[in-house]
Amino acid sequence: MSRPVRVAVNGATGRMGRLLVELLRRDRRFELAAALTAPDAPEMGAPVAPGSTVRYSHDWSQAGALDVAIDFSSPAGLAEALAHCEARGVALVVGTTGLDAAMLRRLEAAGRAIPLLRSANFSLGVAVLARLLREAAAVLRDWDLEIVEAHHGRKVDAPSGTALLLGEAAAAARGTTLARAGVYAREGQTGPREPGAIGFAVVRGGDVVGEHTALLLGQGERVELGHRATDRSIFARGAIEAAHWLAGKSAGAYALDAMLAERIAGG
Ligand SMILES: NC(=O)C1=CN([C@@H]2O[C@H](COP(=O)(O)OP(=O)(O)OC[C@H]3O[C@@H](n4cnc5c(N)ncnc54)[C@H](OP(=O)(O)O)[C@@H]3O)[C@@H](O)[C@H]2O)C=CC1
Ligand SMILES: O=C(O)C1=N[C@H](C(=O)O)C[C@H](O)C1
Repeated sequence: MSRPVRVAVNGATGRMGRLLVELLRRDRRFELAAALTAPDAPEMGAPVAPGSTVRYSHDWSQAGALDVAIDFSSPAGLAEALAHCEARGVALVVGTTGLDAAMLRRLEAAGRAIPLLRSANFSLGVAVLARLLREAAAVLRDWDLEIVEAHHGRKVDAPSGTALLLGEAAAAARGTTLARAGVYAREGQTGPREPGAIGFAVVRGGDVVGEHTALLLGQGERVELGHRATDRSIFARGAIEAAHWLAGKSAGAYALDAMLAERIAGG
């Protein structure tokens, strides 16, 4: 695209949204066209930065012509972003997690009508971790697998989208699914561990940005594969690269891995 990519941020007053707005305003490849918030956001109507003509709004109809939208909001916020993008043929990058099966099906369908890229984690490190875990889970097929994640105390969904992404990757490598193998809670007289189970454990507190460890537990040995995010701008930068890559593509459900593979190949 020879002109700047016109982009909207949904969830613009949130932790991720604020970072995205700040980074996009400084990025000459983009023109920040709209900053969408929750309907009752106190910032409503205020400029996104002193002197900016872009104001926080909940009105998608005022967003103007867009090339791409980036959503880091809530499941309800995503539903609104998706409706707008489908109606106007706008590409959509989805970072929001905690999505139910119905929304995942909606996104799958939307990926046939608009360019859509969803990832529960836009960091390069987690993309590599998922690849390593796929290999380890397949080779160490009979070892017990547990995924432990930790996040700040304000996170509202659990397990994290990343933990589920890692679990799905490992399950697929073992020829199963999380629907069959996932164990999300243990309490009381649980009985022994189910062979083949993929267990999840969740820590919440403080200002933890995001930590994920996959434990492959064998007899007499173990493998630990982990990732620790210390700055959430890594997610924002990854989502911005994805938005730039996605804008102008034909309709389809794209994976972050495909973008990374293309970049590695020099595309
Ligand atoms: N894929 C990735 O790499 C990453 C994903 N995430 C995910 O992104 C999402 C946002 O995270 P984070 O920024 O930390 O959360 P925040 O709660 O800080 O931000 C979410 C923002 O969305 C707003 N919002 C809620 N409903 C709507 C709506 N209907 N329309 C527009 N905006 C709305 C919220 O407003 P209000 O507070 O008023 O409800 C809030 O300002 C989470 O699901 C998180 O798990 C986070 C980091 C990385
Ligand atoms: O809510 C967060 O903060 C994060 N959410 C994502 C998730 O659910 O995996 C990604 C990252 O870990 C931060």
